[in-house]
Amino acid sequence: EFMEIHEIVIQKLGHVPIVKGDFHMLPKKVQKFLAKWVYTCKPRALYICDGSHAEAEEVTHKLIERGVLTKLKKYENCYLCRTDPADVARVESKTWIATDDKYETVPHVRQGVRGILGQWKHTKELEEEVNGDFDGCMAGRTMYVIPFSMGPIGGPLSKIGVQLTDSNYVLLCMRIMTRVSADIWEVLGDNDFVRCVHSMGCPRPVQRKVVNHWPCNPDKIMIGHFPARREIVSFGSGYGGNSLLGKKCFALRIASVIARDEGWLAEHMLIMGLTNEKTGEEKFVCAAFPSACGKTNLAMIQPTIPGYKVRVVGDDIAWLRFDDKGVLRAINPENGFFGVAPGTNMKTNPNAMLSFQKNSIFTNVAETADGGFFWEGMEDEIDKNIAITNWLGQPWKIGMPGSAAHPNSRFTCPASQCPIIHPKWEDPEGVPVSALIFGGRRPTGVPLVFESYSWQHGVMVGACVKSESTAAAEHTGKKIMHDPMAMRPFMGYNFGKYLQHWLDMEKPDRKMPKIFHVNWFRVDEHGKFLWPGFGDNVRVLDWVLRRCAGDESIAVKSPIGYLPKKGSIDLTGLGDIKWDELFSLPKHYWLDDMRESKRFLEDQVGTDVPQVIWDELNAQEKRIEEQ
Ligand SMILES: C=CCn1c(=O)c2[nH]c(Cc3ccc(NC(C)=O)cc3)nc2n(CCCC)c1=O
Repeated sequence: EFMEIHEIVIQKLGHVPIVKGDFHMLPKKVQKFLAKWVYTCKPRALYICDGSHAEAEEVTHKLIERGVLTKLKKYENCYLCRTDPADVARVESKTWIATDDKYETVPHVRQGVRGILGQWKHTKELEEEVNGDFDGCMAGRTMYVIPFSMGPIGGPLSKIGVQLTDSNYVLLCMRIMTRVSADIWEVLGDNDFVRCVHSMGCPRPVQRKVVNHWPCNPDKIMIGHFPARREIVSFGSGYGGNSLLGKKCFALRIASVIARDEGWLAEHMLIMGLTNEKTGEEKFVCAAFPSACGKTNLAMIQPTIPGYKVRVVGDDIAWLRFDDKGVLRAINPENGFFGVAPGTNMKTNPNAMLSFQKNSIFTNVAETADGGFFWEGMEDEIDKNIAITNWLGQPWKIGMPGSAAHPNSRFTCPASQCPIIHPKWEDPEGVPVSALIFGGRRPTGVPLVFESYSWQHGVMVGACVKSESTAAAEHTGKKIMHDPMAMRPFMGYNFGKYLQHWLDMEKPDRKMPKIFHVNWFRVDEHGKFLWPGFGDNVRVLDWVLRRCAGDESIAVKSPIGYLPKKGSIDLTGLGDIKWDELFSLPKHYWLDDMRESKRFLEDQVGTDVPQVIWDELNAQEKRIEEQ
């Protein structure tokens, strides 16, 4: 009688030893998924993970033996990993979204303009590339099968994924960054799951010389998404953002498509709780920032004014959904922090430092002779004369040229270890959100904080987020780059339709959160920062929350939104704050800014820009002109 393809393959699987777990205990859909990819990738063995401590110990031991991990003996259960220097960051140019209809994925970009809001390939085209790449790619290697949950296992807002990978480094990081457990199989049952397939792209016998015991295939890196069938395929890179598929690929790109279809939001946002210790009242805010704005630092700040307690729910991704009472609730779908190490120290983020003193993995940081980690910004926290080995494995000392740690080096640590992790950080229902905050690194023209006049005005503010960054390509130093909604590298579908989805979230019976914009980075004419930032940012969050509580006396109207009334932000204890300079709105700066934003949207989103956004832009431009 006719046998299902996977039945045939399973029979053939007989020659593929299953070194751990029971294939036939897996849900049928998982068996089919597995059979197809075993058939394609041709691994030497199958290892069905259970996320247990024992499993981590076994895999860690193997990686130490193989020289992939080095134990950092100064801490408990911490390891250093050096990658191949050719495999150190996400590769946006090799990141693709495949749909049949191009404009489901990318907007109608102006003729001759290079689209920067996502890269599209036709489904068939990417499928052909994938089949070519993955054919036999795991020869001589073990395929790990990782069942994981984004969000607390079984939670109503959580989603399940299954990742196949030939990298046991990825397995170790996935069990920190997501919830990996054999319980997933029964929770999943016969439901759908996000299919994640990852390979380092180095079948044995290896063709390309392996550097640092880090197999990879830099020339053939491809990170592909098939949103319609909730599938992610990643080839050639072992590096975090490309290989821990639960993070950017699943929890942002694919999840934003699921959220579009199911009526919620998957955003590049931190989630933090602020408790007013006088009233005991706690409110939560979500904030979206481009890179280099200190998002993780803000998520875990130590308040500098008495009377506030800050606790973190998440530092990178938020899944937001209105509940049946019309309250917006957020969960952190992740289980750990995967933060930029350089710049993190006991001054800028003591709570992060205290999160990775054990059970953590450090990638491309430097190592001290006494078995500790080191990176730029930690100079005052180690013995100045200690011998250091840099991320390339070379001897290094403070003061020497070059960087000790790679600028994109990372700590990977369990969120549960953060001293100020919120007690409800794993509440399946999520936490109630009072305010959404966008921000960017804006050295000139943009005030410390402003509040949008309405939800749709706030969506326009989010769409116009820009931030100063060392322009990757040119070596002309810093440029102000667009990063709309701080989601530019993580869009799952047509940005214009995504803006429309945000606008559609507003409904009469819902308590819509207020939308704010902050800028910690304004400088004076000498280039000196006008705002102390860091823990003092709690003063701005305090103003935000008083606005959310309906305090009308602390805001004044301006062409770009409500500004704090002079003196309405608690500056106690701060030296001289040049308020007028910090909050000035140079007319010509803002006229240029608005025109530049309109031009950006015309070029990059074109006819897909919702009319309401044009209305908000034009109304704001008019307000600026008339002021
Ligand atoms: C919650 C903190 C957010 N935040 C900030 O608010 C912040 N502000 C600044 C600029 C700045 C730097 C130094 C001082 N002060 C002194 C004493 O050096 C003040 C402001 N840098 C900041 N950084 C670090 C750069 C981003 C990775 C930062 O993360």
